[in-house]
Amino acid sequence: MATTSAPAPDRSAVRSLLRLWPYVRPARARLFSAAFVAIVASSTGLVIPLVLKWLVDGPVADRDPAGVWLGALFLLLLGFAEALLFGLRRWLVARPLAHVEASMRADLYRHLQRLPVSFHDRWASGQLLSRGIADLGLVRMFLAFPLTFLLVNGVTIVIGVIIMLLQDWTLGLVILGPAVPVMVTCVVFEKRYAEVARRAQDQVGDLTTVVEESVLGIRVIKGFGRHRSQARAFRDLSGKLRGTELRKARLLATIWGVIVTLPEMAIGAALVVGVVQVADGGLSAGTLVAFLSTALALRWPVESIGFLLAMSQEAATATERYFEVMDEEVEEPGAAGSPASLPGGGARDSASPPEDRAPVVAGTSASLPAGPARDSAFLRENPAHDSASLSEDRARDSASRGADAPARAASVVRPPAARAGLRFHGVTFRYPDAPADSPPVLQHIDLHVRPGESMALVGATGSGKTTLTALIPRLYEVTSGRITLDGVGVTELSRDALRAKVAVAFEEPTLFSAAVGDNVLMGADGTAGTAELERALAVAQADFVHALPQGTDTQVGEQGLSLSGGQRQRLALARAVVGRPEFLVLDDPLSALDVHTEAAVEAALRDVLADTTALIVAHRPSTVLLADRVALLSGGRIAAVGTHQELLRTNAEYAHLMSGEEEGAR
Ligand SMILES: Nc1ncnc2c1ncn2[C@@H]1O[C@H](COP(=O)(O)OP(=O)(O)OP(=O)(O)O)[C@@H](O)[C@H]1O
Repeated sequence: MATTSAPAPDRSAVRSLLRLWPYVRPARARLFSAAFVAIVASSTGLVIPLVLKWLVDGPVADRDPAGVWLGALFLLLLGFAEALLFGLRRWLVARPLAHVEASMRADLYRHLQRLPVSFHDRWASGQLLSRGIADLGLVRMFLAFPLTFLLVNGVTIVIGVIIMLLQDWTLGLVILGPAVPVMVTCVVFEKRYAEVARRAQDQVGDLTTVVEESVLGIRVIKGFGRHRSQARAFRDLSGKLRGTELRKARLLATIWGVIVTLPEMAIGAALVVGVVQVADGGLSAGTLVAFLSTALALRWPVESIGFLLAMSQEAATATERYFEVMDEEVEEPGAAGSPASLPGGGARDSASPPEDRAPVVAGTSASLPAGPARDSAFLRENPAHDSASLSEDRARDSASRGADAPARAASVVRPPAARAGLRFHGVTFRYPDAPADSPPVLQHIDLHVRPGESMALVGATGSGKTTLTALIPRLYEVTSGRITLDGVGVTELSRDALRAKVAVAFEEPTLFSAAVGDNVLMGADGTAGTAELERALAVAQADFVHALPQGTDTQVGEQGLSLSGGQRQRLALARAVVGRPEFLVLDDPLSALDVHTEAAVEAALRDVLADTTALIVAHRPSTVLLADRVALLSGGRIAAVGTHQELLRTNAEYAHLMSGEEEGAR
């Protein structure tokens, strides 16, 4: 997880900020115009002391009321022009900067969708959220204020100092006296502030993670009465963040103190020296007024440097944090093989970019050539299971369990020889973040699921079943070996083609904040409609959807929390089968269902499975019996393959696993 301990790369703030250029480029014309307008506005302010000098030495000294009125009018116009120009600057930058922030956020989101699952395993979601929201807000603020005003104030200070030196160079030198100590303080401050700003922003990420976990896990927290410990964890982290923010405030106070005090002392000294010079007759009163007015006009540009530097530093850290994610390598798209060129591959939605697709974990699926065999398989589905047909199903199931599985396998219409099914060739896998000396989760897996065959994958908890299924849609890359679909390596297929061929349903079903129907149709191409939706809902026995307030248009809440676990599982299953996938990977998809619903789903699934090559992770004999054969995963290897009955007879571990389940081992 990326947490507060994330190492900050040793990069200067300027170099970090320069990385924003590609995003700022389109807005450069407006930004430069805005900076120019601000410099003109600021310089207009510097003309005011010169008008004052003319007023004091001219009309005021000559007691000329008309001249005084003219001077006052001049001053008013200058003030008005200055305000107008600053307003224009704001108008110039507001829209393009909002666009910069939006496009950076869109890029981040797109990138996150394309990053491999192993990245998401490593990174806390709160860290990603804080980078996408708080950090990008800081970047926008930097582009709106410090970027322009560091330049504008710098130019204003230079022009002001030149004006003061031209008025009276000795007084000018007095004013310039604190410049060196102020600059040294700024350099020291920048370094220290960078460290603290980074720490604070990382801590915001950690805090976001805790809040997010608390909201998502509210049932567990309440169920186990963990609200106190959770509140303590939150308090500790927010206490840490508060400490860091206070340290930032102390640093800011120090630099602010130096930046304000030294120039003020210099102005005081210049006032004393100036008054003495006026008394000696070496300087006109108007020049002294103009000089002091210029010095006072420069107070804000000088004083603001402290917080402008602080904001810039925070923006540099935010940019660093943003690019830490953006620099992570995305999944390569796979071979360029077009979906259409693949055996049986659907050309689903191939024009749209992969990131616009449903996330693969949602169970994407395929548009298969709608051949007559496939259609008839789906037409055989019985969408309405009343209680009578349910008991019939169950009676048929119990009769068919075990003994007639091979017969059922034989009755499956064998697909053409060109299809070679799903094959693991000597596959070894170790999680990317696993310690180097730990044994691989999977070792030398050789497994063949024949075309049209359903194979159950059975193994003890933690034996690697989920891991093995995740390798097929390339959620993780195999460490060595090869996986082929109909003879074509999964790495040789483009990701689009792969995801068009394989549909996945996981044990923990994720639903998105959308209508129920949309959640299911995510698994199909854009052309799937009500008929496909109804068929998939029937297969998954998800008819409860029609009883929801708005039927398939009912919105399900965040992660589908308003539905029961079994209902969510059935929707995830419907999503997996809605696109009539060629290869179906089901990770214990019926675990949350009651026996009646499970039996009904199994009966309906059989029709789908008869025509699909499927790998089904199973813990219960009832799920195993959906399959033609069973593979036993043990110690990271395939220990045995056979029918349920064969393995029950010949493999003690398998017999133990199956009997243990009935005792509710899971
Ligand atoms: N993202 C990950 N990073 C590192 N190790 C992991 C990761 N996910 C799982 N593991 C480890 O891999 C092993 C296999 O896990 P996996 O989830 O595949 O088992 P499983 O057989 O599906 O278990 P279950 O039946 O409980 O679902 C476990 O030891 C687990 O700790």
